[in-house]
Order: sequence, then structure tokens, then C-alpha cells
Amino acid sequence: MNQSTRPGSAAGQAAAGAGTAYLSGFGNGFETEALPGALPIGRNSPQRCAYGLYAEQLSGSPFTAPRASNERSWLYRIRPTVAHWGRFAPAEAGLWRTAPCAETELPLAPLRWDPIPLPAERLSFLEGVRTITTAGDAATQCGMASHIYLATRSMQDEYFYNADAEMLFVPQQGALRLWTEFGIIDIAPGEIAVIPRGVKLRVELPGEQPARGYLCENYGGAFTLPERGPIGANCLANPRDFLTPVAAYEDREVPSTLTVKWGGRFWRAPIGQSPLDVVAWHGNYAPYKYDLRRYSPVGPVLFDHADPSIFTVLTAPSETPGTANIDFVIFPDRWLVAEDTFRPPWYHMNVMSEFMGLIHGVYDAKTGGGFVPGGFSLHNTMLPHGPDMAAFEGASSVALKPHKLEGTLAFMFETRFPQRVTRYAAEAPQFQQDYAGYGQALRRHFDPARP
Ligand SMILES: O=C(O)Cc1cc(O)ccc1O
Ligand SMILES: [Fe+2]
Repeated sequence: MNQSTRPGSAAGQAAAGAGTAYLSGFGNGFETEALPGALPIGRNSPQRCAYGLYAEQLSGSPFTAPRASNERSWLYRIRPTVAHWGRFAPAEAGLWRTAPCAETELPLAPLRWDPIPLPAERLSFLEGVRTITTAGDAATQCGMASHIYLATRSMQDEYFYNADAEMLFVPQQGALRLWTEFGIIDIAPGEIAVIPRGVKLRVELPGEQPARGYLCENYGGAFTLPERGPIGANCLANPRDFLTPVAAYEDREVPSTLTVKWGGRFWRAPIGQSPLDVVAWHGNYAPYKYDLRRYSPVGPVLFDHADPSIFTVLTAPSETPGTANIDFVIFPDRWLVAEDTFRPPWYHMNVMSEFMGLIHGVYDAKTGGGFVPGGFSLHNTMLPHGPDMAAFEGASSVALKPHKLEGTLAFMFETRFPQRVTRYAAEAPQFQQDYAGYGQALRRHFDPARP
């Protein structure tokens, strides 16, 4: 890729990375060019663009969305996207599913899986997506899907965009280099990346090292930062820690393919060049990454266990205030200091449904084993769940000194909609048949003679 030596202008600050450079800020109006003068000044659509580029607008919100949620970018590119059109044919979806997807019925129970091992076969990211749950309806732009991705080879001259959803990548093992129309994003476990709906990309494995992770498709309005309310102007995820790549383009005229996910179906066209040919861009609709280690958790400093919403990194709101299409919540390293408090999560039933994954370490509600890095669980709408027996017994009797949870990173995709399990997930050998009854191990402690 030809990359900017001159990072973006006043709108953002450049941050140097390993071969990549980023602009800092969340939802800023960024501007960046990989060739000097490629960006028109003071206008979007001049009669002739510099360097013979085409101007193209990518709208992530309706034109008329209120300013706070209005998202669009202007891309200055070698060919407009429509130049790739005319030869699309249906392509295999593999194990990628889209809501609504009623393939199977599982019993009403807490559900959990062991990690899906990386296969010996060569799989690109696109071939390696396995859908675990779907929720809502992609056609109505409501709901989400939770997936695992397994990748053992880079996408080469293969490009993809998702018209159905914004994609949140949560790597668990191995790094990814995301070559996007807007520039290059490097992520590794502990970091996340968000690729807005309609943004073309190619997923490369640095050093061809295999990679596994979680992927959330957001069919609804874009992820944004949660309100902080009385917390004030700082902490949680701070906007300056979100990084958007500087412009970088491929001028590559070789036989390639472009795959599009649209309405739950996949389409593929042979194209004669890389579509990552954006020489300059400006706007607020762009991919970004974030290092979860920069998250500054805020929590109980005297007693009780607060709701997990205090750990929301990103929220995709719905039209109903406080009722998210998706909340992306993490459970990072932190001090537990609450006095006379059962410190792990409480037993509960939730109107939102909870898909959880573990990037590394031990999750404090599941110390009895079975929830391991790369694994995942589903606690569906209004189904009871909470600490396992080991976690309950341990936390009920432990001396309550200040205690640091260290080397742990779990997360939750929480949605207002019930999540439906795919046939793949229901039939996977990693499905834990015995998890449903973990609550039965909780012993009776009631003794009316002992207040
Ligand atoms: O169920 C879970 O483990 C996630 C979770 C954590 C927590 O601290 C409170 C509520 C909740 O759903
Ligand atoms: Fe929960």
C-alpha cells in the first residue's frame, strides 16, 4: 500500500505504530491524504479531482439523521465502487448465518462451549466465520449476531464488505492486519476494531500466524460511546484512545475477487484490481481500533456489586432510551475493595440476553472451571444464571481484603433481543452438555436457627 508520509491534518493527531499510523479521537471529522493535495479543500465534489481520482460519498446514516448521529465520509479513489459491478454471482455462506435464523431449538438452559480449535485446513477470515447466535432481523436493521472466526491464511487479492452490519472484531489468539479502504489497522488480543457497514477490507495474518477471535455483527445503528452521567468527563473508554488509520491505498491491477454480504446472502464478483484504492478521505464514518487495556474502570469503592453496565466500552443504542441493540461490556483487571460484600456477579435474570467470551485468564463468576479462554457462553433473555458453586463458596467465606483481579479479560455482547443458537453451535462437539445443570451443585445453607 502507498501510505501517507504526511499524517492527517488538524482534525486529528498522528500516532505511529508498527507500519501503521493513526488519527486519535472518537467520531471526529477526520481528514487524511496519502498523496499531497489529493483532498479537495473547502468542497467535496470538484469538477475534476486531483490525480484523476473519483469522488464517492459513503453514507452510514440517512442523509437527514440529526447531527449527533449523522455519519458519512468522502472517499477520493482510483475507481468508484460501481466500477466493480456487473458480474456478481451467488457465493457460499459457509457457516456464517444472519438473523432471522431458526435452524434449531435448544433446551431452555444456560449454554456454554469450549473453544473451537484452529483447524489444520487453510481458511481465510471470510471462510472461517462460524455463527454462534443471531438476534433480531438484519433486514429491519435491528439485532446482532455473535460469531467465532478462525483464520489460518491471509486473504490474498480477496476483498469483502458487509452491507448488513457493522463488524466488531475481538481477537482472542493471534494478530490481524485489516487492510481497509480507509487505511491499515493492526490488532492483537487485548485490542478491538470496528469496521463500519459497507467498508471494504482484506484480512491478513501477520507472519501467516493463525488467528481466532470473536466477531459481533451489529445490524443496527452504529456503536458509540456510552454516556458517563455523574461519572463526568473522564474514565471508562476515553475518546482519544480510539484510533482511525491514515489514508493508504493499493494501486494493484491483478485478478481479484470482491465478496459482498447483503441480506444474509453472499455474492462474489471477479474484479481486475484492488478496491482498496482510496488515496484520500475525510469524514466521520471510518473504521477504528481501541486497546482495551486503556479502559479506566469505575466501580464500587465501599460496598455492593454494581451493574455490569459500568464496564460498557461501546453501545449501539436502539430507538428506546437505555435499551441497547448491543452493549459491548468488558470485565478487565481491577481492584475489588467492597466491604461486607459478595464481590462476584450476583445471581440474576436479565431482560437483555448475554453472550460472553473470555480473552484470557479466569472470570470471577466461574472459578470452578469450564469457562476458558476462547470459550463462550449464552445466558439468554430472562434465564437465571450466576456464580458456579466454587465461585459462590469461595467468595462467601474469603477474607475481604483489597484484592486485585489480574490477568483476566472477559467480555459480553449484551442485546435487548433473545439470541438464537445456530445449528453449527448446537451440534458442535465443543457444546458442554453438562453446563445446563451447574446450578444444581449450589448447596442449601438455610438454617432458621442461625440468623
Ligand atoms: O452474567 C455475567 O456473568 C455477566 C454479569 C456480570 C456482572 O458483574 C453482573 C451482571 C452480569 O450479567
Ligand atoms: Fe449475567
